[in-house]
Amino acid sequence: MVSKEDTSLLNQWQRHYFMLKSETSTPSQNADAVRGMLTQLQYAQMTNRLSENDATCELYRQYFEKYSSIVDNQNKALGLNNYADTATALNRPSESLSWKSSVSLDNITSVPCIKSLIQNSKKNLDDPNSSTIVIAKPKQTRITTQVCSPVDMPTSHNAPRPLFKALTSTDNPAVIRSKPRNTSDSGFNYKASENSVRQSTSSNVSQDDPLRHSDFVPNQFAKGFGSREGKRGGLQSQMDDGWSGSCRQPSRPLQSFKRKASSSSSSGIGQGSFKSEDSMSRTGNYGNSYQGNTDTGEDSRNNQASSAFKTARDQLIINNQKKAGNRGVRGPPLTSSYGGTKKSLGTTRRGINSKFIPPVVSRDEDGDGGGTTYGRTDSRNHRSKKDESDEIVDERLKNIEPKMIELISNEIMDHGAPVAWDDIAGLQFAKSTIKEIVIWPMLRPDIFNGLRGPPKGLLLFGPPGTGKTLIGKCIASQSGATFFSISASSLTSKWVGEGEKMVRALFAVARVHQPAVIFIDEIDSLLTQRSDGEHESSRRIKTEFLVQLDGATTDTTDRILVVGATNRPQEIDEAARRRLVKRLYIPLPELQARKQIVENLLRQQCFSLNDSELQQICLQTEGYSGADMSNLCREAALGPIRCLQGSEIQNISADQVRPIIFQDFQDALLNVRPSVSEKDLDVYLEWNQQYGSGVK
Ligand SMILES: Nc1ncnc2c1ncn2[C@@H]1O[C@H](COP(=O)(O)OP(=O)(O)OP(=O)(O)O)[C@@H](O)[C@H]1O
Repeated sequence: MVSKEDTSLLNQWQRHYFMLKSETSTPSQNADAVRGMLTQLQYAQMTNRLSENDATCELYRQYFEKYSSIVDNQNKALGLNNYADTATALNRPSESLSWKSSVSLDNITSVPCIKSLIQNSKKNLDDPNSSTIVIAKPKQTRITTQVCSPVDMPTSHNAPRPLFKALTSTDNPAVIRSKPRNTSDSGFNYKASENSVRQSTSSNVSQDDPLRHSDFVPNQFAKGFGSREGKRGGLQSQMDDGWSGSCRQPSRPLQSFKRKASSSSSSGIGQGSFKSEDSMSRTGNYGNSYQGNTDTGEDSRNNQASSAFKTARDQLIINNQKKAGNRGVRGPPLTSSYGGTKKSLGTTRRGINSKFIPPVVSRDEDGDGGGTTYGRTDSRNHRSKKDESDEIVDERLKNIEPKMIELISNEIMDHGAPVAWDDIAGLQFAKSTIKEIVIWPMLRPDIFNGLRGPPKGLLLFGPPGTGKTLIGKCIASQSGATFFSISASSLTSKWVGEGEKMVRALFAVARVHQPAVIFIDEIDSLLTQRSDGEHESSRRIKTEFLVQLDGATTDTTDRILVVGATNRPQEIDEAARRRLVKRLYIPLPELQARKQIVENLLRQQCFSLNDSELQQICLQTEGYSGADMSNLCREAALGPIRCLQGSEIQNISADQVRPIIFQDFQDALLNVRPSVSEKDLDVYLEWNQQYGSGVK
C-alpha cells in the first residue's frame, strides 16, 4: 500500500518522465530536470517523506534506477550525461563535443555555487549569532560546503529539509561538524534554513564534478549551479517545492544512497584529485566537507558522529585567534576575563590556570649559574613553562575550597610592574631594614636561620601617601617572592561570612608558593582591637589571621612574610601588634626626598627649572607627603596647557607646548595643599616612639 504522500511524489516523478519522453525540452534542460528530480526524491526519502513500506520502496527503486540510467548514461544518444556541465555554468565550448568536465582546480572558485558558498560562509562568520558550522581548512582531499544550523532546520513535514552527506576526513581534527542528526540514515550533516531551501533552484552536476561525491548536494550548491530559469522550460517549473539538485550515479535501490562515493567516480576530479590545500583555501571554509578521496567516504561518515562539535561561536573564537596569530600578535583569548589589572597594586592578574612560579631561582634551575632572584621576569617565564605541565594539587591545599584557591590565585596573587629601591625617595632606614629582613633572608635562607631567622610580620605605618604601598610593590619586585596583595577591607567586606576561610586559603596558597610575601593594605581594619560591639564575622577573621600568623611564625621552615600597612596603627589589636614584630614608621618625605620625587616625576617632561628654583619649591612643600608632591607636579604640568588660547589645544603639536616653569609650581602650590595635619603627625610620632622599630 502506497501512502498518499508517496503517491503524490511518485506521480509527480512519473509525470516528469512522460514530459521528458515528449521531448518538449532541450536535452540540457532534461538533464537538469532529471537530476533535479533525482535529488528531490533522494531528499524525500532521506527526510522520510517517503514511507518505508515495500510498495513505495519498490516504485522508488524503479524510478530511481530508470532515471539514473538516463542521466548517467555515457551514450550520447541514450543518456543525458553529456549535458551535465550546465550545472557548473563553465561554458563548455560546444555541446557537440564529447563531454569532459571543465571543472578544474584552477576554476573551481568560478563555479557559481562555490562562489555562493564562500559568500554565505563569510556572512555566517560575520554573524556571531549564527550557529552555522564551518570547517577549518582541511589537510587535503576535501571540498567543504556549508552546513546550516540544526536549529534552522524546518521541522514541518512539508518543509523540505535538505540533506547532504558530509564526507569528512577522519583524521583531521580541524574539521568541525554540525551535531549529527538522523545519523541512523547516513550520518548526514544538515544545512540550509527553510528560506534558503525554498529559494533553491535546479542544479546539475557533472558526473565527474566533485560535488557529485556528496550523496546529496546542498541547496546552496543547487542554487549556485546554473539555475537558468529562462532556459529551463516547463519541467523545472513544475517541481512543486522548487527543490532540485544534483545526483550521482544511482544504480541501487534506496539503501544505496549510503554507498561509497567511489562507485561513481570516473574522472580525475571525481577520483580525488582535489588534493591541493590551495584549492581548499580558495573554496573557503564551509560547513560540510567533501572528500575527494572516495575510498574513505564511508569511513568518514561513520566517524562523523564521534567528531567534536563546535558551535559557531567556538569557531569564531578559533578564527579570531588565528587572525591574531597571523598578525603575529598574541591575541587575547575571547574568554570571560574582565579587567586585566589588579586594583590594589595595579598589576596584571594571572589567569585561572596559571601556575605559581617560585621566584627564587636556584642555580641549577636557572641554568646560567646566576642563581639570583633579581631579574624576576625572565626566571618566572622560564619556570612558568615548566610548571604549566605540573597539574599536581598540593597536599596543603587539600582542605581548602577550590573556589577560594581560585579567588586567591586570580584576585590576590600579584605580580606587579617592577619598582626599584631608587624609585622610593628617602626612607633610608625603612629601606635598609626591609632589605635586611626580607631580601637577604630570601636570598640566603641558609644564613638567615635560627636566631638570624627573619621576622614573619612587618608593619608599615605612617601618614597616608608616604609610600607604604610603594614599598610593598618594591618588596614584590625585589624579593623575588610570590606576592599576595590584598586589602583588609576586601577580606572583611567582599567575602562576607567567608573572610576567615579566605584568610586560611590565603596562607595555604602562600605556603605552597613559598617564599611568599602577603601584603595587607589597611591592616587596621582587619586587626582592630577587640571590643564588645565587634561583629562576630570580623572577630572570626581576626582570630583566624592571628592563628595563621602564629603558624607562619612558629614554623621555621615557612618562608612567609606578612607585611601590613596602616595609617592607624593605634587601632591595631595588641595581639596582632605583637606578631607584627617589625614596625616601621614611614614618615613624610624630607626635603631631599621631596626633591628626588620632583626630579623623578619631571624626568620625562619638558621643564625649565634651575637648582635654586627646585630647592625653593622643595622648601615650600614642607609637610607634603609623597602623594601630595606627586599631585603638585601634576598640577604644575598642566600650567603650560592652561596658557594655550582657545583652539590652540587642538592644533598645537606636543613639542610646541612650552616647558614647565617655576611659575607653574607657584600656581600649583595654591591648589595643592598638604594632606597631613601636624596633629595627625603627632599621633604617629607618639606611636612610633612607643612601638616602632629602630627609634633612637
Ligand atoms: N617615598 C616616595 N617616593 C616616591 N614616591 C612616593 C613616595 N611616597 C609616596 N609617593 C608617591 O605617592 C603615591 C602614593 O604612595 P603610596 O600609595 O605608596 O602611599 P601609602 O603610604 O600607601 O598611602 P596610603 O596609606 O594612603 O595607602 C605613590 O604612587 C608615589 O607616586
